[in-house]
Parts: sequence; structure tokens; C-alpha cells
Amino acid sequence: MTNQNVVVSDGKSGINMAITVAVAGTSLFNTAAQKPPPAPGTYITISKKKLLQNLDINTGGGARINAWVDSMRASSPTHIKSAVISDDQTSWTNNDVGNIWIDHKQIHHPSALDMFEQITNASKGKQIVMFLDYDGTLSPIVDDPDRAFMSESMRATVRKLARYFPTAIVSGRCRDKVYSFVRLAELYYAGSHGMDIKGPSKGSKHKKGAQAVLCQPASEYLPMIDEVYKALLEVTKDTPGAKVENNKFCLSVHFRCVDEKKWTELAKQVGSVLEGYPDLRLTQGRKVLEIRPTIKWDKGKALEFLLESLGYANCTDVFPVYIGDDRTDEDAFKVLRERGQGFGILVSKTPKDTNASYSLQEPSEVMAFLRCLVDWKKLSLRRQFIMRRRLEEIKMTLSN
Ligand SMILES: O=P(O)(O)OC[C@H]1O[C@H](O[C@H]2O[C@H](CO)[C@@H](O)[C@H](O)[C@H]2O)[C@H](O)[C@@H](O)[C@@H]1O
Repeated sequence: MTNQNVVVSDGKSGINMAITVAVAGTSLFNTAAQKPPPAPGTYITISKKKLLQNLDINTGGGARINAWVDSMRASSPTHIKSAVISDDQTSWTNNDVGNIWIDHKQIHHPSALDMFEQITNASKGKQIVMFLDYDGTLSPIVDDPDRAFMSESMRATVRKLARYFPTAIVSGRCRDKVYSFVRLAELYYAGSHGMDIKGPSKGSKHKKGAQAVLCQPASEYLPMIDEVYKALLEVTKDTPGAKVENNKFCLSVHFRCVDEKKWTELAKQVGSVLEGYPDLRLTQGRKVLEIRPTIKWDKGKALEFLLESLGYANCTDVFPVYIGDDRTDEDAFKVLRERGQGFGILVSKTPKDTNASYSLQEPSEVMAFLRCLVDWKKLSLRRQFIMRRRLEEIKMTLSN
């Protein structure tokens, strides 16, 4: 038996609470596995209601704040009772499924690098479409969100990738901000957790249709988000290290640099503002509280929208690959599982319950994987070219 961290959610208020449960036979990402893990539904599930009764977090007010703080603490390395402690977020819940699943199979996510051949074999005859999260995937996690720069070598790799495959960046950040980091005009960008999508400003050779892409499903929330941003700046101004980031259609309250003793205070400050806004919900990312509209739109919906915009709505010959490290990326992993197309790759050093099929440990491994994809594609195009030329030569010889 080993201890496994599990997060329980009420699925409505955005309150998540972490607990540690004993799981038989868990192991870290198992590179020996030959197949991606099975789809959800085959997993052992535990009644959410039962767990909530035990944890007694169904109440409002102070209990709500306590639950937030517990969740903030549970995602902090000093409080994780997991076998391996090297990340700031070891587990999360799947709100949409509405129950938690802890079957040990879910943490067997072989390395996408080790399984490269299997992956490319599965994509044969299909168009690969790439979806990349930004923070923690293309750039390493740093203390200052304004300095989460992407390396030149990563930029060059993504540029090459976009030459061969339609490529989109899907981020919780404001679209303009993530663009200012990536600076590649040939990509699709989905900012604000997918609530702000724009097609390439350079024009894309990959796109089947002709219409310009723009999708902003939460535009009516803009005045409310601005109002809440100002209120959060005001209430948190005396909490050292707290940082409020305006991501246009959503907001981030960072606590990475806040002394843990001040986390309850910060959660209370955020709670006091959100009390007046039932149309906003709170979720948690990597040392960040995220506030966003309650609309049914997330990174998964953004992925579906982009596939449709690219002309692959009802195609069977498309192979979407989504790489991400964050809880919010689970929505996209889940969509891929449900469509039975392509797969997700979770960027993490620690085991997590996830809908992704494979794993990569950190951005440097993401870069290595993307380079392999580019090289593989170049090689297969070259092979096709040689084959075509040989066929033409044979035809010429036969006709002479
Ligand atoms: O969807 P993503 O592109 O992964 O964006 C999610 C959040 O990323 C940023 O915060 C995270 O990265 C920061 C820089 O490394 C780090 O300081 C912070 O602790 C992380 O949570 C971004 O600042 C947030 O607004 C995004 O929501």
C-alpha cells in the first residue's frame, strides 16, 4: 500500500479539498506499460457525497475559506505525504465527472519519449494537430509570472513544429500576454483558459476553411472581471507577495511568494470579494487561485472549437495531441479520451490522477518530444518524395 493524494470537489463552488488515501500497488509513471491507460468509466470510483460527508465541507462561509486554505496547503510540497515530493501540485479532481477515481492504473503514464514509435504509428494516415499549454509546458515555472520566458531553443522548436502541423497555444493567461512570450504569428492562440481564441495573424497553410477565427464566449463578463480585478488589487495590497493578474476573461491570484502563514488571510480576502459575484467561480492552479465566469467553457471546449475551425469537425483522420501540466488541461485531456482521437500528455514529475495517456517530466522533455515529431515528419516526407520519384522513373522506363 502507498499513500495517494486525492482531491475532492463539490463540483459547483470550486472548493477542492485534498485528502490522502491508501492505494494498493501504486507506482510512478510506468515506462514498461505498452498501452495508454483505459478510458474513464473503467476506473474504481468513490462516492463524492460519502467523502464530502466525512470531510464536512458542505457548509459555507468560514468552512469554505478553510477548504480553500486546505487545498492551497495540500498542493504545497511541505504538506504532501506522497512518496515523491518534487512538485507543487500532486493531485487534482475531475469536476465534470463528479466523482473521484483512484485506481492505480491512472498513474501509469509512460513517457511520451519512450513510446514515441507507438505514438507515431497510431497517427499514421492522420493529420496531427498540436495543442500546447504555456506555463510549465513551454516555459519552466518561475516565481514571477511576468518573467516566465520561453527559451530561444523552445521558440525555434515550436516554429519548426508549426511548419509541419497546425499548432495552437492554449493558456490560462491573457492571449496578448502569452503571444508576447511566444511571438510566433503562425500559431493559433487560445488565452483566458480558452475563452479568447484567435487564428494566425500570418495566415495558415494548414487551415482548410477560409474564415477568420475569433471566439470570445465570455465577452459579456468583461466589465465584471475588470471590477473584480480592481477589488482584488485593493483587498490584497497589504499581503506581501500576493499578486493579482488580469487575464482579460479571468483573473489569477498568485500565492507562490506569499508566506504560508498568510494564506488564510489571502483566501479570506479573495472570498470577501467573490461573495458578491455568484456568476464567477474559483479554481486552483499551480500556487494560484483562478477566478473565472461560470460559463461552460474551458480548454476542452477550446480544443473542440479549434479542431472545427481547422476543418476537422467530423473527421476520423485527425490526430490531436495536447500537452499540458495544469489542472485546467485535464478538460482537454478528457475531451480527447471521449472523442477517442489522439491523446493527452501530462507534464509532471510526480504521479497524478489524469486523463492524459502519456507523460513528460518537464519543458526540456517537451522540447525533445516536439523535436522528435519534427524529425519524424521530415523523414516521412522525404521517404514519400523518394518513393514518388522512383515510381515516376519506373513508369518512364515502362513507357519507353
Ligand atoms: O494555462 P497556463 O499557460 O499553464 O497558465 C496557467 C497560469 O500560468 C501562470 O502561472 C503559473 O506560472 C507562473 C510562472 O511560472 C508561476 O509563477 C505561477 O505560480 C503559476 O501558477 C500565469 O501567471 C497564470 O495567470 C495562469 O493562469
